[in-house]
Amino acid sequence: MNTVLQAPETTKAAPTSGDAKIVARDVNVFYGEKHALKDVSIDIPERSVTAFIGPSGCGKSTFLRCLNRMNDTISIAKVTGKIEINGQDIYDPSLDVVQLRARVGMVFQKPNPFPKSIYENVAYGPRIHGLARSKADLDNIVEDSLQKAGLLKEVKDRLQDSGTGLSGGQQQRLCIARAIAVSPDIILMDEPCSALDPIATARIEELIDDLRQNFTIVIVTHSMQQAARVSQKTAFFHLGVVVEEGPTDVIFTAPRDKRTQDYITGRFG
Ligand SMILES: Nc1ncnc2c1ncn2[C@@H]1O[C@H](COP(=O)(O)OP(=O)(O)OP(=O)(O)O)[C@@H](O)[C@H]1O
Repeated sequence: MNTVLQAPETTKAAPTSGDAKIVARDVNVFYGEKHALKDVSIDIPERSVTAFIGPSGCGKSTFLRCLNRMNDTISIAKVTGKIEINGQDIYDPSLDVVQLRARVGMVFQKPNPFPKSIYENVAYGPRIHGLARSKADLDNIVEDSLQKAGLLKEVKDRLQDSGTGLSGGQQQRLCIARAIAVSPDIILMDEPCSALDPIATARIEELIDDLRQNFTIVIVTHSMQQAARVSQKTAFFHLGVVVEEGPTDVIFTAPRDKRTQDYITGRFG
């Protein structure tokens, strides 16, 4: 083993960071007896794309789900440590989880539009959160969200058609529009392109690059090329720890840890 390249077990982030939107400290997740995440500490910068990479089962999705408390829905999951968004502890018992999930939207691996019209898919969230004062207001939110998700041109003449009738890539952009419609600060994306062809993937990647002007984006991806193309910061997970994190160009060109080096050069994973 090359000891020169061997870094400590976890690379700790500094205690606070000025431009961090999300600050996580010593986050541990247990699924029953299984210790899936170990002392994860990371700062996630605002209005930028952060990518989580690493081999299958290393805890990327588990950590992503900590950021909007989706692990609360898994009865055997226990989360410890601290996660702050805009300086607010999101595990504070008084926090409204429904509001949190509106502020921290999520896009999943497989596009999952509701079996309703394109319009209703986007209008649903703003309606239940009381974000529109009138039908015209709601129409504007729907149109604006579809525009930001790069889908408006393709669907503006068929807003009443079913969302499930769109192509896979269009469905994923519809899911992004649905997330945007409730005005989140943060969008979490769990392998958003894994079910898409290369052309649809390229469109989503362009969209992610546009969206970072207005949103903080965290993306889990199996594709190192995708992480390199879309993100400004990358964290490499391995066996439940964050081995290394930093600017994406540094992680891909000059990783400090041998495990990161081995992973990005395709020696494992
Ligand atoms: N609901 C669950 N119940 C029990 N164990 C789980 C659950 N979800 C994840 N795990 C376990 O936690 C560990 C981390 O899983 P996680 O899905 O976070 O990894 P990942 O890095 O996102 O993997 P992949 O890249 O394959 O999606 C794995 O060992 C997994 O089996």
